Amino acid sequence: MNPAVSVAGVSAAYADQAVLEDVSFEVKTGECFILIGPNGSGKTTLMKIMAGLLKPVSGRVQILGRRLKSYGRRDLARRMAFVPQQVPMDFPFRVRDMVLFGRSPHLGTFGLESERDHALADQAMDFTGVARLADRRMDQLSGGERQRVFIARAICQEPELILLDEPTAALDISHQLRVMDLMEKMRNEKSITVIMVSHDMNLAAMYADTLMLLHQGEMIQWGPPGRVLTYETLEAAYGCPLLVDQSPLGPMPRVTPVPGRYIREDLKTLIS
Ligand SMILES: Nc1ncnc2c1ncn2[C@@H]1O[C@H](COP(=O)(O)OP(=O)(O)OP(=O)(O)O)[C@@H](O)[C@H]1O
Repeated sequence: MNPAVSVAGVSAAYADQAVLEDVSFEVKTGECFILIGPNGSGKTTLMKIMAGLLKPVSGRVQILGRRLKSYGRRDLARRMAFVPQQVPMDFPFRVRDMVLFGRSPHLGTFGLESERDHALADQAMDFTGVARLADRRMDQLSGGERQRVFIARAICQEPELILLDEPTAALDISHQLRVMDLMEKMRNEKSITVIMVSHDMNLAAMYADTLMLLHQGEMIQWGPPGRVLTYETLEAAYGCPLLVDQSPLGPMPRVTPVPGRYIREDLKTLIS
């Protein structure tokens, strides 16, 4: 089976500042692939390249078996949805209409939504817990509510591949779990491939099939969570003390940041 995404030798720069250096990886169809890394390591840049919003300086990107370059906008939107990190604030639209926009790449010439389109929008709003906000205006929502509406819109798009840049950053813990469980369900039931960026290593450890760690524009480790979330790798990337042990929930790593007051600087050991 073709990989859902194949990135080969991608480098990127803003003006003359290099931000990604020869990055290569593949994402299998139906897997949950989570990108982690310190601030400024190039995660959003890589997501924008995969979403076709930014051109790499060099390298090749294939999406669902085709060169990314060969897709038209609408064509790509039928197969891939992208939820950006910063969702726009100033939309005067109502929540229901915003979610329905997810159907636009699938609509015919006159752009009329069918009953099925409305049913999909209702379902997506239910899934993300925004159904009660359906008639509210987007600019009257909280940050987390707005983020959930954008996730609902992406689900409503019925993509084969969904890219989410820090989808849980503004969400409370219950909605974080709900969004991650939903992505897992979409993957299990519909073989949808999920690629996301997260700063939450514990959520990533619990949900990812594959993790990729970026550091200063380079991939320094990738693979199952147990291979990437090791003390040595994380310390090299983040440069701060972290404890890594096993999650009480199962055979996946648990990462605990260690406040300075627990460290004896002279001995470089933990005070327990
Ligand atoms: N539009 C831009 N113009 C110039 N430099 C940019 C632009 N966007 C990002 N950068 C720079 O590129 C580098 C990578 O940024 P990017 O947003 O990809 O990082 P990130 O890993 O997603 O960070 P974060 O975890 O903070 O969201 C950073 O040094 C950033 O300052």
